[in-house]
Amino acid sequence: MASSSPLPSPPSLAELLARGPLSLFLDFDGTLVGIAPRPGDIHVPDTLAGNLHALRDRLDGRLALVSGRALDDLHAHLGEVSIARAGSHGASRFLADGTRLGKAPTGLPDEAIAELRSFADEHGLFYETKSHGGALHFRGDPHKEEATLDFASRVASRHGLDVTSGKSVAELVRPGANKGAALEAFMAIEPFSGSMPVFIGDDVTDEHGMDAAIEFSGFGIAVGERASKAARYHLEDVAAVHQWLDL
Ligand SMILES: O=P(O)(O)OC[C@H]1O[C@H](O[C@H]2O[C@H](CO)[C@@H](O)[C@H](O)[C@H]2O)[C@H](O)[C@@H](O)[C@@H]1O
Repeated sequence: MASSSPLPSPPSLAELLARGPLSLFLDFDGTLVGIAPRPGDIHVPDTLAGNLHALRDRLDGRLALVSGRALDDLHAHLGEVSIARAGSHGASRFLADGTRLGKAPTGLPDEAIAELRSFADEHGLFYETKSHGGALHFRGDPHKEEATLDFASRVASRHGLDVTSGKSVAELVRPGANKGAALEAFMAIEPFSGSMPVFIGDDVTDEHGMDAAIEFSGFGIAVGERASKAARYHLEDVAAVHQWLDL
């Protein structure tokens, strides 16, 4: 099958590990698990958490999950993990042992949540309640993309928030919540510091993580059909990611 990207495949993980200490930062939806019609519909293989713990050990702890999902949601799907992780687009960060890294993020103002909910009701969209954000999903009605992004921008500017747009979703977050900031926070501490970071992701929100990896002399690997500006390499789909990671 022809590749959907002009980017080459990455060197094998074994080859990269032979060059020196390596950290892996992994996105979740679209990278470790396939995209589903709704956030709650994803299929998470029973073996995924165990295999990620084995990967953590292979990397001497230098593995972090960096998701747009809130961490309680991630745990509900994956189970509790003893792996460094950042949820809510990188805003809420924990070390593998469960210690919080940095400050706890705050949720959205009630008024902004009410506005998002009422837009979703009015337009028949799915509103995802999140601990540190709020997401309007238009996967069920792609024609609503422009109106949704426009509405999200207006609510964001009224309340001093940022909009992150991903795959069929517009989400409001507190300013500064992005995956690049999470990678920087992990790279400042053991066991990540001094290693070469590799960020793997499929969505536009992962570009921040890849840009940050480049700042630390690492690189990004884009997954799937979306054209990435920041990535150096490409993997075709979730199955190819699992194969590359030996999951
Ligand atoms: O950064 P990620 O871990 O990839 O999370 C990004 C968003 O993932 C979820 O939404 C996406 O996946 C859903 C399930 O496949 C899909 O229905 C939706 O269209 C996608 O946008 C999650 O619901 C969001 O909260 C995350 O921000």
